Amino acid sequence: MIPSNHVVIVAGGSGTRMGTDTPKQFLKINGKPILMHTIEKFLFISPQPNIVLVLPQNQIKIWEKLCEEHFFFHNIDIVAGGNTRFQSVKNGLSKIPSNNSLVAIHDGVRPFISVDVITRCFQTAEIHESAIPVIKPVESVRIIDNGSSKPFDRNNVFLVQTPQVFKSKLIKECYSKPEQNFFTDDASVFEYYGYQVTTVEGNRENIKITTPFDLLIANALINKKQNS
Ligand SMILES: Nc1ccn([C@@H]2O[C@H](COP(=O)(O)OP(=O)(O)OP(=O)(O)O)[C@@H](O)[C@H]2O)c(=O)n1
Ligand SMILES: C[C@](O)(CO)[C@H](O)COP(=O)(O)O
Repeated sequence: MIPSNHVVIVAGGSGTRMGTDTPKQFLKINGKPILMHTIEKFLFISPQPNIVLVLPQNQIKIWEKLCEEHFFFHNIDIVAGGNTRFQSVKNGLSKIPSNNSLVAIHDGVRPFISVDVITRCFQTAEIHESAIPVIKPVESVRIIDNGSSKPFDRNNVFLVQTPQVFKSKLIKECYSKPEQNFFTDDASVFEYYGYQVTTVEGNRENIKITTPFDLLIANALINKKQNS
């Protein structure tokens, strides 16, 4: 029997850069919390993955109230987050079996992930053991070298998104090892502990809502979708 796949949606952060009292994952776009828009994308994936949601411990009751208000009733396993994204992912992965299944790890604040990209990530990871979505920068790139900046060939640069999909037994093994302060995403953990990362094409609208400016973009994107 083929084991069912999983998604860990991390929404355990505090949104310092957004600077709002309400955690940014609960801010509304089009009248509904960002996090609900994100989760809904995974309800369209076939076969539907099991969903694990990571929230700050002190926000779990608030989320449950929001679910009642928005009649958002789905079979979702909720886990408390940690002080860093690494710790939150690790807590989420504790709910996933260590086997041949796939697990997608996705930021709760990326509601514009496309269903096509999620599917592509799962299909590629089935073959290559991992898949992460990336996009090419649309601007020129410079790097700092010895205190001064130098142009850098943008064809050699990708911007990395989520969901990042892995064989569950491999990523769980990596997350059982020590956290390093240079880990920025799950691919960096996977690679540091000896595995190869495969890239697939992401979608440009898949922004990570991080600052008030991103919220403006998110509102524009959702209105565009409604009018098209
Ligand atoms: N301890 C943490 C930190 C981050 N995240 C999640 O990881 C994703 C990407 O993180 P980021 O955008 O940095 O979110 P915050 O940590 O909330 O924001 P900031 O860094 O501005 O405080 C978000 O969905 C966030 O909720 C998490 O689950 N647990
Ligand atoms: C995981 C991530 O979204 C991939 O682009 C990104 O690395 C998260 O960065 P943050 O500084 O924790 O928001």
